[in-house]
Amino acid sequence: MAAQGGFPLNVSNAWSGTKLIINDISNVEIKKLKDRPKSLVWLTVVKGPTCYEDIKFVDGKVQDSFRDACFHMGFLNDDSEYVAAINEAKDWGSGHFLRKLFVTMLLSELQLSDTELKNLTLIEIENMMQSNRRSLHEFTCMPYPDSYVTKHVGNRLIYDELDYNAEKEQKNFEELFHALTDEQLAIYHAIMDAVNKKRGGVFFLHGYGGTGKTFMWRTLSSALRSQKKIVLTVASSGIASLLLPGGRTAHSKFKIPVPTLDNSTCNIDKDTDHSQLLEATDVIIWDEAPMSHRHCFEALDKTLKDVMSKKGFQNAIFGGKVVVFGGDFRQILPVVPRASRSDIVHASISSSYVWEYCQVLKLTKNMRLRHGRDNTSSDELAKFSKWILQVGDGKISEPNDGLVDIEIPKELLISNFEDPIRAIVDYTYPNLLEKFQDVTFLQGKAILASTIEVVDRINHYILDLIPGEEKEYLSFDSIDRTDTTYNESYEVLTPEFLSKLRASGIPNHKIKLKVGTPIMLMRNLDQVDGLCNGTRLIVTRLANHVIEAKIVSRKNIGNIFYIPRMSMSPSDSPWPFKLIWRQFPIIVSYAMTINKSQGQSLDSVGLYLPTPVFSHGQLYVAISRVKSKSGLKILIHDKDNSPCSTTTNIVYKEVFEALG
Ligand SMILES: Nc1ncnc2c1ncn2[C@@H]1O[C@H](COP(=O)(O)OP(=O)(O)OP(=O)(O)O)[C@@H](O)[C@H]1O
Repeated sequence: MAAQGGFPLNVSNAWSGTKLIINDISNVEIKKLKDRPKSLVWLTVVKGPTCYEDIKFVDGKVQDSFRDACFHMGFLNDDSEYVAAINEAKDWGSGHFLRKLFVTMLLSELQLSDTELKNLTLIEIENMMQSNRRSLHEFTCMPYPDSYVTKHVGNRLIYDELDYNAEKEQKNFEELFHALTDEQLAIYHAIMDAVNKKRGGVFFLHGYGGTGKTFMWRTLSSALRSQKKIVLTVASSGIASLLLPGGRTAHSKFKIPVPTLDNSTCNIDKDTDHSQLLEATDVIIWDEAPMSHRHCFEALDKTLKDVMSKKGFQNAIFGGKVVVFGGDFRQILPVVPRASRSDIVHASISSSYVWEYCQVLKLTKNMRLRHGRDNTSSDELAKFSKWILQVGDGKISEPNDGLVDIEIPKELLISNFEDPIRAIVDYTYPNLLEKFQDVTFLQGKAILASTIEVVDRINHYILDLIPGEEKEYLSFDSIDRTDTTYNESYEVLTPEFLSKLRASGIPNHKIKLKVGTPIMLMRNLDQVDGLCNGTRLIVTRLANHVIEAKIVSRKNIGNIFYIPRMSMSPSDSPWPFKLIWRQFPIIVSYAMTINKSQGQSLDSVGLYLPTPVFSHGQLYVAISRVKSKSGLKILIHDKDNSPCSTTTNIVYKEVFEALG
């Protein structure tokens, strides 16, 4: 606080998963304004080189500097918008990113000492961070609120996991339990027996999409939560975690380091809030496990053994906990850059030592088709679903060991076209020029392709086609040479060169957008609010330093969010130096790569394959995004744009051997 000389909060690396948008904040100061008795708290935020906010609260109202900041950042164009924004700012419930920075406690009527004020402010910041599993403890330069843990919430992480209404959970459980099929019931009992015996157990629940895995997770978690037991529900991807009750990504929940190596452990020290949570946990549910590298499961195993060693479980697999994995081995396996077939298979959970302890449970009945309200006849749906599974199992054009050409059913093909891109766009987005801003029209559609180059071509084509002012955002690039020795050749690393580099997992140097463009987030910004890697949104407004967009997938549909720029670098750099991008963490998603579509549920997919798939499970994932046959069309052509009816399918059958 200014009265005490101030305390700069250096939180420049605290981005991921926090409610405070603090990635680029180089300095946060909380000051008491001495001369104005009723104006107690200012939060001054300095963000990066190009934008800043100076947000002032006086008597609980946002004052003029906020107005100036809004204009400066391009949020607002005129005074009427300002008035509307102020009215909106009174609604603290929604997710305006500026509002999340308003660490104010409307203290105007309270008589507090500087120390009390400082402590209350710190508690407020800590609360925000804890709701996203972060803490001020992570920043050594930061003060910590006095008596925060004991006086306020105990171990917040444990508290949150027990903060379920047991009666409500019991009611949920009863409804779900009575609906279980025989197959599901047997699985439920197998897992609950292990929980009740308290001797641990590792399970793998294998089932293709629609067989009821999520239904099982819901039944198990409500059973356990109604008994006040702790169940941690995680998924390998952000988008899948949104379907789990209380779900998070495994990386954030278990603090798994990136990249995860052979000898990695979770970033959880003994006798911390996190380790106490793991100790108190009864069951861990981990969905989409085949997508994660085996090193992630091994890191969790080592950490749980360490945490549970004081109870004598240092040699028990996963420290003697009940762990239930789930997923489908037909889908895309862990992505290992520049890897061979054996590298990829070797990275899978089934190649890990933890697999030896896994009891495989199988769901085989498609519950989605039984319960679907689709108009397509059930016979046709069953036939379509069987074909998808045969592609996934590699049972078409056998023997299919690895790579094989398969014939696509005629009725799924688009074969009458002159310009293939135009044809796939016309099929997937019919009457686009009339409906290009219609959110319901856009939200369930996507064109899928195997490579980033093809995806970029389609996205540019559509952006050029639709009317409206286009805004171009360029990234700031820089090179981090701290880990490399100087080399003369680095002098050729000009900005022009850097801006042409492409890497998966980071956005393009140049992003072009129009209002109405569908985009996909590439980072987990706020899992509580449903802003995950994979969340789809539609651009509603383009300002100079921020993009306003509306969520259209999964959780919090319709909510508006502001997406800021952030610093990113590829976790596995293909170059001998580390590149850092400062760019919006998004990609345009009229078209997207098949890998990005994993976990998405879509109504209409145009699969465009001028270049075939190149890895296990990609064709299966692409054709299984839709729930009905009428939602899928495939366009394949050769180098001369002549239509083809065959394409490559890749299935590494050795991964299925683990299932017995
Ligand atoms: N026993 C059941 N009784 C009634 N409905 C069920 C049952 N099991 C599953 N369902 C319903 O079937 C549909 C598919 O189930 P669910 O989403 O759990 O499958 P999934 O295996 O998780 O699929 P995906 O991997 O595609 O997410 C859902 O609508 C679910 O509510």
